[in-house]
Amino acid sequence: MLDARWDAGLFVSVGLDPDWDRLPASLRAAAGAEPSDDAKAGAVLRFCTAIVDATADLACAFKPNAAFFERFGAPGVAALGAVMRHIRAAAPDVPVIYDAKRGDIGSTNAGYVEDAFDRLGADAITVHPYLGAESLRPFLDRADRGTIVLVRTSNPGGGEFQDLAVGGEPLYRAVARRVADHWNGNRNCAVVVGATYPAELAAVRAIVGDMPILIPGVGAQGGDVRLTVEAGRDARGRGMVVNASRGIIYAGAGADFADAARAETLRLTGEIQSFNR
Ligand SMILES: O=C(O)c1cc(=O)[nH]c(=O)n1[C@@H]1O[C@H](COP(=O)(O)O)[C@@H](O)[C@H]1O
Repeated sequence: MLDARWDAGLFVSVGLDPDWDRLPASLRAAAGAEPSDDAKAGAVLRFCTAIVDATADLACAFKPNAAFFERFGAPGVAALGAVMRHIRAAAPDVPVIYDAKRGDIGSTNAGYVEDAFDRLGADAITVHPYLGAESLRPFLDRADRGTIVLVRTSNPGGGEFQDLAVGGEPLYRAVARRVADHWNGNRNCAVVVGATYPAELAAVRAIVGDMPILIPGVGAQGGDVRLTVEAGRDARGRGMVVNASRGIIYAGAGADFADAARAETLRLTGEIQSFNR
């Protein structure tokens, strides 16, 4: 699925991180003066479906983040399922990355796999590498779905462990090497590197070859788009899934929020294309 998006020059992952406090006033008002979790989840669903409809032809991927739905309990989880089904119906060619950052012992991961791939129908999921490949088998063995491994995260404190020297190189590089050399037997792995660390992104690209890299951190976190593209593209100018969440979904605060999200997705896509020559 990603190859077709890259063929079309599309590199932007539209991050669905719907924060109740930042939803357009019109949607919040419709949920009532003291909205229940049910009403909030309903507004979040309307918000996300409008964003999906407005960006379906431009998105390289959609990336709903579990936290923004689970905070509303059962209604939020139901809204997440409805968002996933809506993406499938409205944008069947756009891969869905379920950003849940899972990772536990193997038997527990089997439950996460069932939830993410079979119940929610996600095409890929983000996972932690900390418990090792043996624990991640339930994900890695699903050759029909993607496993996206955190390698060098975008947050300011990400280096606390990820930069520690391990066998003569930083841990994040050792993780990237393990994923590329040992975990990718089914050719279904990708890695995450933050746009806020372009030098590390270049180092990871050199290790993983043409493996897809999910690159969050442009927009609200301040990652530089030119440096991201120069460091993140593969030898053929592909391989990048550049995520922006707040920068796209809150591009407009009014009733025209979906049009604003589309305009920002288009603008970011053009910016990436302009540096990818
Ligand atoms: O796995 C991720 O997607 C992720 C990894 C990382 O290192 N940094 C990071 O910001 N993310 C996610 O990417 C999104 C970034 O959102 P914005 O900063 O609003 O664009 C959030 O959903 C984060 O949870």
